[in-house]
Amino acid sequence: MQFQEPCYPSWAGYQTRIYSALLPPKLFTDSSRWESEARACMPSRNYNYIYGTAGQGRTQRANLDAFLRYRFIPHVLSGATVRDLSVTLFGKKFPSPILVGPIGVQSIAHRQAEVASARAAAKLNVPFILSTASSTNMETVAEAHAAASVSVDGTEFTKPDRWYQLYWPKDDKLTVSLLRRAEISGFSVLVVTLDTFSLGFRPADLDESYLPFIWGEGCAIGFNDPVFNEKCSNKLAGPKLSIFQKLKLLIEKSGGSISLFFALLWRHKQVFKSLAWIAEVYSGTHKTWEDLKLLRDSWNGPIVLKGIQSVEDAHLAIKHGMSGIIVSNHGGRQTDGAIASLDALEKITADEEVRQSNLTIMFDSGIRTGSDILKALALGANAVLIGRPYIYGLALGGQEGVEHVLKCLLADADITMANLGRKSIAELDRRILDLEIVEGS
Ligand SMILES: Cc1cc2nc3c(=O)[nH]c(=O)nc-3n(C[C@H](O)[C@H](O)[C@H](O)COP(=O)(O)O)c2cc1C
Repeated sequence: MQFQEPCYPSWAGYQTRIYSALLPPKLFTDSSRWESEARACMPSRNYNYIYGTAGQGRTQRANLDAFLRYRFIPHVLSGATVRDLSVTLFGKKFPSPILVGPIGVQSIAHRQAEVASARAAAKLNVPFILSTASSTNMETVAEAHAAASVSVDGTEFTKPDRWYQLYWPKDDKLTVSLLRRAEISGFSVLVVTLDTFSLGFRPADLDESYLPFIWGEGCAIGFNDPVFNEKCSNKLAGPKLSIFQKLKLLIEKSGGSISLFFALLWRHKQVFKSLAWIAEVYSGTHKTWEDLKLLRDSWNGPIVLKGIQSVEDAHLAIKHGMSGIIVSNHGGRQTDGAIASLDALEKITADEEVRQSNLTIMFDSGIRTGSDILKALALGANAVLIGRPYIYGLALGGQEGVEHVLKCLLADADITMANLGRKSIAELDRRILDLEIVEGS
């Protein structure tokens, strides 16, 4: 049997390489296996934090089920031997339509955390979005990303791009400080997450009383911020407690466990600093549309709002001069009972005012396969963010694991395009979807 690799970048070539190795790959190629394997390889509370959802997981299930309601209508004899999966976002051309989504606290999946996933993204020239809740300092990730080797060549493509995702602090000075650092570190697009001012009610974490941030995990960007550190040292931030109040709090927190009491006592400085950081970025203080002015005044590049789920909010994003939106419900981690993100996408992209605008529309929440990527693009997304699957890859194999997941998703998407008879992303539209399929089919 002879395998032929079509012209580069051929994402389908990953399938060819796996078959021609004549040995099973180190990691599975089925995304549901990534989840189960990752579960087996990490402490249960870490896995629960990643897999977990708000409430009873209804929105998370709706996210996944929504993809089943759309089915493709393949076309034949269209000569789709070579496919072009490239997209252009904010004037830059990328070889594929995916982004590595912002996911915090990656140290609970792998010790190399964001450095590993940033390198993997750079290698495949997939834009990398760094979370404010990163376990690794922003400047370290930027350095690793900039120095990573790139395996996708092609002069038409931009250099690997990194974007910064903001959890919007209460304090404006701190916000400006984070944006300044991101700009200096070469992050080109600002993604502002708007659905997490109040952390969702997440039983899997609550039942273990586990929030990684309390232990300083996912606080690296804050702990290295000069404005935040000054606030802490001036005791302007965080709980203002006397030594007795602190001891009382530690006794309460340790719930009668002597070992936990001493663990808390040992790390109490960090715990109180963590609480101060939590009070800034998951403050329960919800901003308004008018507050976007601060971000517009403090950021030179495109601004993208993440967490948009309604046509009305898409209109407001346009009105407030935003460059893009990410239709996302945070993977069902915030509002249980909310509509599936794919259904929100369908409504937003069908709207006439949105269609007439220059708004760049990206999508996440529920992408698990190559065909999921194509369905979201056919419904009008310009690109999609990969979430949990790459974190499972990270847990299983560090940078190599993330690369494997991204390559599998892209090979699957490329091959599915071929079998649908489509040669470029521009040829994906609602006509390749059977929109008549109804619930329960
Ligand atoms: C463990 C975990 C941490 C996350 N952290 C962040 C974050 O720091 N910032 C953010 O905007 N979204 C965060 N998200 C949401 C993702 O960016 C994305 O919206 C979500 O994972 C998409 O759902 P899916 O993974 O089911 O596809 C997180 C998601 C998970 C699973």
